[in-house]
Amino acid sequence: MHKIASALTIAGTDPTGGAGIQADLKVFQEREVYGMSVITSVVAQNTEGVQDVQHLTVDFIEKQLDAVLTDIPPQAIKTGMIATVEMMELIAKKLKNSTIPYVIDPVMVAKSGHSLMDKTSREVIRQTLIPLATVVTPNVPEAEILVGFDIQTNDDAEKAAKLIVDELGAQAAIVKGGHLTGEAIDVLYDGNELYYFQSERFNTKHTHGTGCTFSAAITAELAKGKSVKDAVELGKAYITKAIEYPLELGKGNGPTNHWGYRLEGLPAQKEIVDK
Ligand SMILES: Nc1ncnc2c1ncn2[C@@H]1O[C@H](COP(=O)(O)OP(=O)(O)OP(=O)(O)O)[C@@H](O)[C@H]1O
Ligand SMILES: Cc1ncc(COP(=O)(O)O)c(N)n1
Repeated sequence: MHKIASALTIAGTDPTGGAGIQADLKVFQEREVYGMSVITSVVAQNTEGVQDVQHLTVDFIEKQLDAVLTDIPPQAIKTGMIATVEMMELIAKKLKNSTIPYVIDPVMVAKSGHSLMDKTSREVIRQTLIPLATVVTPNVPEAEILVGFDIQTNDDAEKAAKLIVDELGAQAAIVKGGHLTGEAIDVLYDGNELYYFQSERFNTKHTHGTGCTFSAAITAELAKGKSVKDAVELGKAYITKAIEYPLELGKGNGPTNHWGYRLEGLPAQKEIVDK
């Protein structure tokens, strides 16, 4: 029998497949974990922006969660778009006593500028979900909301990552540098050490769903038993190649390329090849 780790994404949808649940499942498949999904909100969106959103009821989200968790317990879980306080409270209740690695991508605003989380929820996520996280993956605007100060430099990103761990209670936090200038530098704090993950910044408009892709790749590696640092290293390699080799799809900000990394491999795979 073929044994495989499984991972669950709890998030909103993107019918054009670039962000949310659809992006996450593509990453899980590519990284060879069995992908499962619980939908929180159905989003009418494409590479040009968000047209409309319908939230599922908390009752129905709970039914989906129970269907998965009582049948195929995942080895790692990620949450993306969790729009309302009631949804956050439900997920907190379900994951409170869990030991399953849990990645939070605190999706607040889509790249197109459309809000994907209501204002009260931005406060509540700090108290309900962040303390349960194995790793939180905010971009700069999201990290600024979580920590309450401006982030312009790597020093600011370090301070923010530390605050999310030391004061908000996550086990680790990585503040992503996609919204800054210069090299694309992400700063990870795992409660002990700070690590920098750096890549060239590619001059491309095809960055729809980069955060979803990155956090799903980290989740897939955690499901396979990797440490947070190793999972982030592989996740960074995956997202870098997914941005470097764009697919040129859509009229707006196109999706990431989930086959990009196959052109050059990921660090761990290169090591295996070298041996
Ligand atoms: N132009 C770029 N070139 C290289 N790496 C990039 C670029 N833009 C973003 N990244 C990297 O992509 C990852 C995701 O970061 P980003 O800040 O874009 O997330 P995000 O804003 O949450 O994404 P999204 O909201 O689109 O899902 C990080 O590792 C970041 O460094
Ligand atoms: C369902 C869902 N989740 C997350 C994002 C963020 O991605 P982006 O900021 O690239 O639009 C999105 N657009 N839709």
